[in-house]
Amino acid sequence: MSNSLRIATRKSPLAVWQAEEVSRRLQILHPGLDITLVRLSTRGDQMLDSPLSKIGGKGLFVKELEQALLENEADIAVHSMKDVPVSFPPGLGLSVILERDSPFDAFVSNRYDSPADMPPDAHIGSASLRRQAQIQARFPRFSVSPLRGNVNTRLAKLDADEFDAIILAASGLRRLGLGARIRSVLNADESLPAIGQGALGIETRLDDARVQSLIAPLDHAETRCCVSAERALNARLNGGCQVPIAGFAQLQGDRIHLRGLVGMPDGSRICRAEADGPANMPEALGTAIGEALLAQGAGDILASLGIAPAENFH
Ligand SMILES: NCc1[nH]cc(CCC(=O)O)c1CC(=O)O
Repeated sequence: MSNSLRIATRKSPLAVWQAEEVSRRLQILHPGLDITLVRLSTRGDQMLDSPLSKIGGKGLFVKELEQALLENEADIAVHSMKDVPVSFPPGLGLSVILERDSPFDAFVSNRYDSPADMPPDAHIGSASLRRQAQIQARFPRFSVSPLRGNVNTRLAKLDADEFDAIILAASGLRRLGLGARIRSVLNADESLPAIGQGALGIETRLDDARVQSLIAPLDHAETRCCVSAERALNARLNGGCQVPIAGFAQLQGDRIHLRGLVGMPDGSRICRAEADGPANMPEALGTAIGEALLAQGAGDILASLGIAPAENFH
């Protein structure tokens, strides 16, 4: 056991690619390490027919992986940071955040180059309330229908002409070798990304010193700083991956710049806030942007969707 490492992952092709990427990087650092993948099915994978926003509950894509860590059936779990709730079961935590790939959303279509290129009554596929709110705010006459499933399933539905276009994470498409399907990358003004989008995280048992030292070199301080600010914003708003909240931080020298957004899924209301702060205090900035969004009425939007903002403790 002492020279082996078991990586828990979801079974989807993207999740497996991400776990294998962590495995590849660890194998370079530790050539003698015996690495195996433990492939698990999560509730979020099983309930593919229900809209994510209706299934409810946080951690839909991570709970089963955390269970495997707690039961010592795996040593680390690789997650898309976008899917990781802000808190962890006792004894577990996020030990490593890898360098981020593109955080942006991608516009994918067989007919059009960009949203602005489409007819006013175009039909978009997306299950993300965050993507839906932003595209509807810019193009109120588009219709948006839910689209779930793994990346290949979603592309197959586009190719079967169920939609004029779909919106997916650029990082996920590129990891699967599907970057050529991207017709345009939506910038932060067009579609502010999800908290943590494009970054991978590694969850562990915090008392496992052997594993901590094996994976520590994969941590990327700049990405950790940005994702910490974004996650603090999410914590203040009590959000999860199923709610229309966006957050995107960038480092500029010793400053961090954070943009946040909360919108009604139909695009009828959008709250935006942005500010910068010292890079060594990302959580304070995230909380402040959360407060600024609440001051603009983000709490009413979230309450109308059945989400209560977190208590303010300061
Ligand atoms: N909720 C599914 C999910 N979780 C993470 C990614 C993309 C990869 C990433 O954010 O690193 C995706 C697919 C998508 O949004 O198109």
